[in-house]
Amino acid sequence: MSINAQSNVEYKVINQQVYNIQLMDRQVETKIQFVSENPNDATISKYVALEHCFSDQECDTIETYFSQVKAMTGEVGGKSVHKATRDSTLHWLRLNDHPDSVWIYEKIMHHVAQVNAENWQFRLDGFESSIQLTEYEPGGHYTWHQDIGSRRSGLRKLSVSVQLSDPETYVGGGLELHATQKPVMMPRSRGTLVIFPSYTLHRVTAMTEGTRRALVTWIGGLEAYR
Ligand SMILES: O=C(O)CCC(=O)C(=O)O
Ligand SMILES: [Fe+2]
Repeated sequence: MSINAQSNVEYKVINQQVYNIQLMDRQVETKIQFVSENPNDATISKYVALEHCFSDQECDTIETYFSQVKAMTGEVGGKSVHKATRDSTLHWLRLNDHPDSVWIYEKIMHHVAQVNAENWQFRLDGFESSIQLTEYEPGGHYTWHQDIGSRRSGLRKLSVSVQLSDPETYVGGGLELHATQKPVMMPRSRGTLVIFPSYTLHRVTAMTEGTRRALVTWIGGLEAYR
């Protein structure tokens, strides 16, 4: 399946002027141009949440991997654990080790390709890493952050989170996105797939009771962000 979408958003240059600008060591000629408003702007979302995207049975199946895959304590920026920033346990669901999990990768890519084509038209090449299964216990959280960092995480363009736990079984542990003026809590219902650009500030609020399980992954591109 091709996941590259051709942008259907067209902007026009409506005002262009040439300026001479003096820099420290030289004079440069630069063009400053303004682009038109585009009616399609209204359709660009900050995030997309698809409730009931994964069925209860599919969530049950994904949850069985938590006991099959070795757990690590959540890392940040691929490095040492900083519990004040992130306190969760993670399991990398690698396709090589679990080829029967390919349907999860396919299902995620199917929805990401569709949602990307409808909203952002980012140039995507594939998964930036394996799927990550994350578990938060009381006290667990992940403070405000962006998913783009240096090295390979700089290739991330879209972040994906799937709510695996029944919302009745835990308290706290909400995924919040700060994409507009105010943080917005994502739907908590089991099987919800949330997709957002990886530059979006987000967090997981502190857990106070129970266990929250989520599936997290990133779709990226080999080229710069566009
Ligand atoms: O648990 C989640 O839903 C999101 C976790 C997260 O933000 C991350 O792993 O980068
Ligand atoms: Fe994140």
